[in-house]
Amino acid sequence: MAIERTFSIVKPDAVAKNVIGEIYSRFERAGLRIVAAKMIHLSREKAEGFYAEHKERPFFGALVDFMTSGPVMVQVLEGENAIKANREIMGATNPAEALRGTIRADYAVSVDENAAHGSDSPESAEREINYFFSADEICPRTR
Ligand SMILES: Nc1ncnc2c1ncn2[C@@H]1O[C@H](COP(=O)(O)OP(=O)(O)OP(=O)(O)O)[C@@H](O)[C@H]1O
Repeated sequence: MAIERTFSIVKPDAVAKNVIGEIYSRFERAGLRIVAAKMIHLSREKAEGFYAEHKERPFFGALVDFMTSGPVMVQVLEGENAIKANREIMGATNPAEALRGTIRADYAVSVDENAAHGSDSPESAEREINYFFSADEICPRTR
């Protein structure tokens, strides 16, 4: 498997809990490198664009309220099978179903405040990375 990149968000609930470092350590322990990162406070427009695929879902308004409720960390993770590896360490969308030891099991409280986001396919990873980062903000490959 070639080295791959994925996009990740530490959501406002996890930033408020002061566990950015804990979550970054989990990425690193799983063999993922943080090759770009920044803290931002999403505007409604930016959050709505990011979750455009969920526009018609009943929880869309609440999701945008939550994602704009405080700062988030956005990052690009690089490693072997990075998309799947990151989804595994995040755990299921609903923390009640997330395996023990995953980020969502340990730090999230509910499906709407679920601590982290990770791209679910190479196509979403590319779209999401480009939605938040310009090429010159991402470290060139080091390996
Ligand atoms: N039933 C729901 N009620 C409230 N919020 C939901 C619900 N389903 C999903 N969400 C919110 O919308 C986000 C995107 O949903 P999606 O189905 O894409 O899950 P995901 O891919 O696991 O999560 P993410 O895209 O954040 O990584 C979820 O992370 C969650 O915050």
